Amino acid sequence: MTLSPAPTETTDTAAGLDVRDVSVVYRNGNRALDGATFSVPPGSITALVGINGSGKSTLFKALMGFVPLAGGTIGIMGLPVSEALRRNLVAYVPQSEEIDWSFPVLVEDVVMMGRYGHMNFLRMTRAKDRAAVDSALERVGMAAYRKRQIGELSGGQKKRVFLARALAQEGQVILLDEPFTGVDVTTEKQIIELLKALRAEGRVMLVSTHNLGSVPEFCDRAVLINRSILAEGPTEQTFTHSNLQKAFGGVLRHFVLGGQDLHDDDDERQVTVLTDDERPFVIYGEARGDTGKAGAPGTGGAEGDKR
Ligand SMILES: Nc1ncnc2c1ncn2[C@@H]1O[C@H](COP(=O)(O)OP(=O)(O)OP(=O)(O)O)[C@@H](O)[C@H]1O
Repeated sequence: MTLSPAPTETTDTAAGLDVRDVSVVYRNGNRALDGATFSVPPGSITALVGINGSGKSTLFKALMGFVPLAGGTIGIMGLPVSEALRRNLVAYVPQSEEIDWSFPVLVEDVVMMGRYGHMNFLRMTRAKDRAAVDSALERVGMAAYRKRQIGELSGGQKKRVFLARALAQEGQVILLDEPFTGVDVTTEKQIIELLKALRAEGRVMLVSTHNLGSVPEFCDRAVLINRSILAEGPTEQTFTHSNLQKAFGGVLRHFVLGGQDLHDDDDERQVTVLTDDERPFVIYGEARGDTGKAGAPGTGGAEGDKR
């Protein structure tokens, strides 16, 4: 694991996350991030949205100090990445595919891993660590499963255990890489409620998701990415039809209902459904033929079924 080089880091205190002009180039020469700039204030949830390969995971890796920056600066709660990591400020909930589920480990041990940064090098658990694990498992509703092997759980239960690990860590910045993939609607709602509670506690959350329909429901802000940042800011200003078209191009499934398909009368308004294969984003009330203009704030009202 390579840490971000110190000279490119910043001590800006203005934002929870402050990413400025960040570029990441992999060893094979692939420039996965190119001059990415955005900020995320404390007490907010920001969606990170983009097509496969647009650099979302790379951005998380940069925030976790796993890849060096080819340029730019990252500030986390006003600290350079290395210092924020040393202080255990950043918790990461990885994509399921990144985890070896055959590794024999109990649920409670996974959550205890969140406490490692608070322990000394002998990793002696104290009452405080056990209490943090108990409370985190309770909070995600997984206390009854604590003695189960992690590999025996369902996809949604595994996600909740990794969320519990982030809670036990007491991270102030929580990075969630596609937390809704493979989870049912009930678990999705539980996760969203938990994220809202964490927001109320003043934490900073960055959530990568292909679940477009849920973004306006719980994210205050959105960052649309395709190697560089296409749009960033409050959801109602950034999560618009034209910006989504920009971010996804022809990749996004796009349905427009209007005319006799939707109305019995001569109502001109249309319903536009944009989907990246997970829960769709629904835009009401765009006039016919007006697809290029920023849409009304999405309601996320369509209860799209899980895959
Ligand atoms: N270790 C690596 N070495 C070289 N290139 C890589 C490496 N990891 C990722 N890439 C490339 O960098 C680009 C961004 O990948 P990244 O995994 O960040 O995308 P993503 O937005 O997270 O995609 P997804 O939605 O599929 O998870 C892609 O072109 C990918 O092929």
